[in-house]
Amino acid sequence: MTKTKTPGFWAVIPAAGVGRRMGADRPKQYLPLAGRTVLEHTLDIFFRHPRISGVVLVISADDGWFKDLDIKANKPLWVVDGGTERCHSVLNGLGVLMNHVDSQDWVLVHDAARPCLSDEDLDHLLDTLHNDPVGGILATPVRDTKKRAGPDGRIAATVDRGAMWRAFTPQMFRLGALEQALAQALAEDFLVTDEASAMEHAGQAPLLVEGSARNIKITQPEDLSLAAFYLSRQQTTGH
Ligand SMILES: Nc1ccn([C@@H]2O[C@H](COP(=O)(O)OP(=O)(O)OP(=O)(O)O)[C@@H](O)[C@H]2O)c(=O)n1
Ligand SMILES: C[C@](O)(CO)[C@H](O)COP(=O)(O)O
Repeated sequence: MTKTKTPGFWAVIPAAGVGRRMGADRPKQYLPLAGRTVLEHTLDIFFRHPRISGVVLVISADDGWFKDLDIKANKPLWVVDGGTERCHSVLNGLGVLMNHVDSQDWVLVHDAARPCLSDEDLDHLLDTLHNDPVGGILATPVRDTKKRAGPDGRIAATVDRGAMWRAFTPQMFRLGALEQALAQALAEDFLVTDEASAMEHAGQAPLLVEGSARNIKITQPEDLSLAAFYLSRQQTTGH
């Protein structure tokens, strides 16, 4: 009886952004956070997790910061050039994986700017999706009432929040299916802001996997102190 290969789980970390909204003296993934840089915290999540087979890091072609990091990769690490938008960077990362691993393996795309992802949420995502026919994303239900703004800056409408969720990362799909869906979306100039949008565009319905709201994306200066709090809490309580 032929032994079926257990699919691997590979991380793609888009880290080629400039951090315009942060307005710092360097790209936000290289800002100091809890004794390291944002990117080092994020990479460590996947380096230390035993179920992650390897990592593809996507950095800007003119990145001058990565070489100075203290990176100890204990599993395969590929470093590739990013692109104009996040979706282009992700596709570049998927392209490298397609040359090295089985297209039926799982890929987890996770923003470098999300260093507070917990091991508990990562395990929950892997456990929930490893046999799923489509894949899915970490997300959390919207808690606040949502308002649509009019051109005058006034409330144009209140949006029903009943079924609204906030998409996080990792976003986890079969490598071949995601690469094909993302390439097709970009070929149609459909510049998606997350991987699930490309899968939806291809007619799939990814699963929403509830995760902790601590999985913030560091975007503006105020996010750094919140991230530092979450990371310090994780070190003392383990979650
Ligand atoms: N061309 C790009 C743009 C973004 N990213 C990455 O995608 C993640 C989420 O993007 P975002 O938070 O928008 O980061 P930036 O694009 O750097 O932020 P800004 O929009 O404020 O410039 C980040 O880890 C960022 O480094 C990327 O790899 N390639
Ligand atoms: C992928 C993402 O983090 C899910 O919420 C988000 O879409 C990234 O958007 P950004 O504008 O590239 O930060």
